[in-house]
Parts: sequence; C-alpha cells; structure tokens
Amino acid sequence: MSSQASSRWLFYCRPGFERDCLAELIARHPAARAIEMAEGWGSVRQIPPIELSTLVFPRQLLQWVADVTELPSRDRISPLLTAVEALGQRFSDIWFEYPDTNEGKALSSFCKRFGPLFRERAAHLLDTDPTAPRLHLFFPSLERCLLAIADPASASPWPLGIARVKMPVEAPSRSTLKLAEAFLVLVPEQELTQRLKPGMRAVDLGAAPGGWTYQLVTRGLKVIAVDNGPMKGSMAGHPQVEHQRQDGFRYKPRRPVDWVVCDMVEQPHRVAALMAQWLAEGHANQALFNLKLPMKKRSEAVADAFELIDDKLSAAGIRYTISARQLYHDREEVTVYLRRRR
Ligand SMILES: C[S@@+](CC[C@H](N)C(=O)[O-])C[C@H]1O[C@@H](n2cnc3c(N)ncnc32)[C@H](O)[C@@H]1O
Repeated sequence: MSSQASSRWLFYCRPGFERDCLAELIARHPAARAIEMAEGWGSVRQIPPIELSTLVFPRQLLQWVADVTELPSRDRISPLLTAVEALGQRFSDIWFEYPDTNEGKALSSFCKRFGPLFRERAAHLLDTDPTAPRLHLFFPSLERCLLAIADPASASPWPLGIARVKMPVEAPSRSTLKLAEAFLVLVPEQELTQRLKPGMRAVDLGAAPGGWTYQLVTRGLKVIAVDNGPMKGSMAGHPQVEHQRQDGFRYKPRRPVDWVVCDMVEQPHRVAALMAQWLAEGHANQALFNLKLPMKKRSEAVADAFELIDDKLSAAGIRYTISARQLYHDREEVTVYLRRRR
C-alpha cells in the first residue's frame, strides 16, 4: 500500500527531542503542523523548504514523498521499487536509513543486507550527476518505509544525519568527540582549513581534562586552557598548552586570539553573554561553545540565547554569523558556532 504527498517533511533527531524539532519549526513557520511523531523522527506539513544548516534540533530534513506500508517479509523490494519508479525521477544515490534508537539497531542490520539488493534492482533509477536529488528509504520498522528526497546541496551529507568521528586513543576525555564533530558540522567544509589552521591561538574555557584542547592542539593551534581542574594524560604539560587555573568567566587573554571555545557547565544565558562579550571586546573572532539546555522549553532557551547574543553584538555594531546544532555527541545541550563577519 502506498500513499503520496509533496508538501511534507521528514526530520531525524536525537530520540526525545522530537517536540523540540517541532517547536523550532513552528517558531519559524507558525502554520507548520505535525503529521506524525515517533522516537528519533517526525514528519510535518505546511512549511516551505528550510535550509537544514539554519536549524538546531533536526539532524536531517527531507522532502517526504511517499509512505509504503504492509511490506511483505518475503519480498520488500518489489513494492518499494514500484513506489520509487512511480516518482518518475532519477537519483544521484539511494540511502537506507532507520531511527537512531535501540530498535533501530536491528533495522541497521536489515538495511546493510537490503541496501545492495535494492540498489541492484534500482540501477536504472540512478543518475551519474552528483547534484541530482538523493533518495532516502527510511524504515521506521521492517513493515514500513518512508520515501524521502534530499537536495544534496542543502541536506545533511551524512547517513542518518550523523557525522561519525573516531575516538582518538590519546585524547583525555570523550568530550573530544563533540568538538571534532562540531568542526565537521558547523564550519563550512571549504572554509575549515582557512578558519582553523596551524599557528593559530585559542582559549579553551572549562578545558579540563583536555578533550577539546586535544582537538585544537592536533590541528596545530596553541591553546590557553583555563580551568581550576587538572589537565590530564597527553594534555598535561603539553608544549602547545598553557594551563591557567582561573575562573573562565573572568579570564581574558592579554592579546586577541583566533578562537575561544567553551564547555563550562553553566546557565545558557551566562555562556551566551560571555561569548558575545569576547567577540564584542575583540578578544576573539570565532567562538565555539556548548549551551546546556533546561529540561523544558529547550528550543525557547536556545532562541533566548541567540537573542541575547544579537542584542550585545548589535549594540557593539558587530556583524556576525551564528549556527548551532544538537550534535550526535550532545546530550542535553547544543553546540554553537559564532563568527565575526568582516
Ligand atoms: C564538561 S567539563 C569540560 C570537558 C572538556 N571540554 C574536555 O573536553 O575534556 C567542564 C569543565 O568546566 C570547568 N568549569 C566549570 N566552571 C568553570 C569556571 N567558572 N571557570 C573555569 N572552569 C570551569 C570544570 O572544572 C570542568 O573541568
């Protein structure tokens, strides 16, 4: 059984944050309505196309085109192929996806087996043009598949919307993964090597035990690590690291640095105000920081932090760009990249 519609959107997110996605979409487009909400994903209607990079909670946003239900276990390929052919389009690629949940793990094994078999039968629907739309076959269960389409230029370039990063063995904490992922997701790929390069200087506020500092050091930066706690492992006494045992809310560098990063566990409005102050006073041109979220009204807390940053930077006459995302390695928090524009 298959049904089609064209003005619907499918989003993926961290399980438990579906309502935050919806709140964010409604804040942007008050006419937006939920069609379906499930663990780790949801579908909405009545919103015009939105750039994923301007959203915080969704990891992926795709145009929802069809819903194929009652897939028979003996042959899931035929009904799906019929539904895909009915779209009358060719695709640069086909991705096989599932919710990022415990149940999704079983679906992941299924997708690994099913993907190559389906792709073989759907070879005539593939286009060599890499800018052609990408087809996503999203399996909420073994019996159901949502067909959705991505514009490869604006959708997340990672399966499930998750940029996988490897845990480096020498990093002193798992938090290191957060900063590694943030650089991939929040800094435009073509700009990363210019904006983050050897010889630059950074301040890491709330640095201990040193996972974020490690990411900066391995990219050739010199880091002032501010924390009353000890730096550990490879980051203790490292020649590129100057450890300052000071309060991160009071510390200011003697001369401007290229980056300030901040992972202090604090109220989001305090961190937002501090980061805006760093840019407004010219201590750094780029800031990357975490905002720890409250239990409720999380999208409002992010919007309030953005407003506070805008008030402070506008008052100082500073033009800036800001983007934020709840990363795969973020739990009850989001990561923000704030950059002064010349
Ligand atoms: C989540 S941990 C940081 C982990 C670190 N980013 C890493 O990757 O290893 C938070 C750190 O912030 C520090 N912190 C909290 N409040 C602070 C303050 N006011 N000044 C300096 N450090 C602070 C804590 O001591 C703690 O080490």
